[in-house]
Amino acid sequence: MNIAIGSKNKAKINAAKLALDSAELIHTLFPIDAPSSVSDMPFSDEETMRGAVNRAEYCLLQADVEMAFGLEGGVTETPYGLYLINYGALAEKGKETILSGGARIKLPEIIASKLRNGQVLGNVMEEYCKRENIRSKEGAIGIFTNGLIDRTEMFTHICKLLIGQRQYSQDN
Ligand SMILES: O=P(O)(O)OP(=O)(O)OP(=O)(O)OC[C@H]1O[C@@H](n2cnc3c(O)ncnc32)[C@H](O)[C@@H]1O
Ligand SMILES: [Mg+2]
Repeated sequence: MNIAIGSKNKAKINAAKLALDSAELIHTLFPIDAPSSVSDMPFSDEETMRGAVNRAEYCLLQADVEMAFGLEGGVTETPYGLYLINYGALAEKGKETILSGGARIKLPEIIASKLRNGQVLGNVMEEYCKRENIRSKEGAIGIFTNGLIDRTEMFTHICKLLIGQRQYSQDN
């Protein structure tokens, strides 16, 4: 099965691969630079969800694939602080797009205040860790969970939620 993933980010590509392998879905995965058509730093559940759906549906229109994943990170304000949030969408020809959320953690105030001032998390994390490309590696979630859950594992979980729901709806 030809499947697209709407990103060239290694953490996202690896996540889709791992989830498809664990579901024993034989596939060729095509990474596509799909626009999220939302802001660089989505600031609500709704905007982050829209980013995930837009990426997945863009891939279906642009590439000769049967289905496509869109994965999107963002943040949202809560009464308990600014939370890192993540969503994934699975679009398939002739079917309703499936959308699921993943793990969420509170960001430290030193990070949150920079985001409220308009910086994007990718840059803030590079500055904070004094290392490049955190977002393609362990991600903010990996840093702040001491490496126990990295960005790939977090997005793998979301991709499994999507594939599992697709299988359920096929069988029922
Ligand atoms: O190439 P793409 O697919 O766009 O991957 P990305 O790393 O930019 O990821 P998103 O666009 O989904 O994330 C939206 C913003 O949040 C940042 N971000 C989200 N999760 C992050 C994480 O775990 N670590 C570092 N930055 C993160 C990211 O840099 C963007 O500015
Ligand atoms: Mg991005």
